[in-house]
Amino acid sequence: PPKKERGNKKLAKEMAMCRTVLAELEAHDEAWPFLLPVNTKQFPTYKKIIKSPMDLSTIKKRINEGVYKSKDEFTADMRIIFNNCETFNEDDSPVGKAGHSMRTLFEARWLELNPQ
Ligand SMILES: Cc1ncccc1N[C@@H](C)c1cnc2ccsc2c1
Repeated sequence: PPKKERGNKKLAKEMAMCRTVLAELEAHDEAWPFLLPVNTKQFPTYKKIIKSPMDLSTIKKRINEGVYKSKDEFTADMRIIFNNCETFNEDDSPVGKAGHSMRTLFEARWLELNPQ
């Protein structure tokens, strides 16, 4: 089949995998801090400190709207969530701890589905 068709099939498979991992993270007990964009009325300094806000609902929207051109763009947005969390939250805070465990869960699951 033509290159473009092959590429679209490859991307569709990659996005299906991204959807699977996203759904698993969303279902996790410690996902609550990351499900929706941080409310900047509740956390007024957040906008100033965090230059690229990201959350699981935004990633889901981007998958469904066809924004990602590769699985690497998906993983880059996922890692922004966890890096933002480390920037803003103390490691021993509830949100900080949730960020570390969710990052560990994500990276382990991603490796399972993407053996290097
Ligand atoms: C991931 C993150 N980073 C920095 C600030 C907030 C958040 N998450 C929000 C949902 C959040 C996190 N924690 C609480 C505690 C009471 S409301 C609320 C909302």
